[in-house]
Amino acid sequence: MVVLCPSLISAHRKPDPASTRFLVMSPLRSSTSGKLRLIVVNHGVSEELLNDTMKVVTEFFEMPMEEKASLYSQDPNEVCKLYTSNTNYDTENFHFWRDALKHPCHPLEACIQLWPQKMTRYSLTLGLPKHCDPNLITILLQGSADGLQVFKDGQWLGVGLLPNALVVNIGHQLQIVSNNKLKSAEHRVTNSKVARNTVGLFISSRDDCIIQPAKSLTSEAEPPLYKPFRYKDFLSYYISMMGDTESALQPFKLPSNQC
Ligand SMILES: O=C(O)CCC(=O)C(=O)O
Ligand SMILES: [Fe+2]
Repeated sequence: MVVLCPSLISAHRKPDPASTRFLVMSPLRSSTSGKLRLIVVNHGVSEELLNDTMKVVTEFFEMPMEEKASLYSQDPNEVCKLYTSNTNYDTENFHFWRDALKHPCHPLEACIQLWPQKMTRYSLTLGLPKHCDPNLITILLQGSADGLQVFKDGQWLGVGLLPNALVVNIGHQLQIVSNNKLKSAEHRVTNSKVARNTVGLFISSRDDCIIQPAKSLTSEAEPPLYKPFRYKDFLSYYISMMGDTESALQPFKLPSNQC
């Protein structure tokens, strides 16, 4: 267990020793590979807000199919959409048992206009193949059904459910910016017998941002391992690679990093 400096997680609040935040890291941390999966408890987000968030999401997926149909799209460029399986439905070899609602959050005033307004009833999620997230950091609020697993030391480990905890995933973008000091976490969701809901906050740069290893993290001894590239170019390639973690990064690596 590692204490997370309050100023890192909540820059706008005064540090309060009584509410020191903890990152529960073991047993999901590998000191050799640099891969981390963080589970944040005592994060300062109220239990009421977490419960309300999960309730709204559950209500959305419980709506009748006809109500949700207007939001359905498999267009990779659609920003606010309901989709099934992965983002490559037409070309993927297998379909996964999963419905996903994706919507942007920033800037809030503009994005909120795109969000679905109507909530009532209908079910299911489940089943996501192994992948790393392409973005910077993903914060997951898991519902009451287990299933999320992380690949560590050659085996899949269940992340488990901790009440009111948030799971924090490192994505490819952070691996690149940290020049491989942090590694994106390979994860998947196994099938389960019950409907399963997760709320994911995918934090990433804007599409037109140039992504490259941070200058402060490179030196002559530790040269950059990735070329500078536009995030949207990486994202299109990532989508076309259908979750193949290593291949997705390959064209963006510099020659010294080809292994
Ligand atoms: O359902 C989950 O817990 C994880 C979802 C996930 O990994 C993703 O959407 O990228
Ligand atoms: Fe993911």
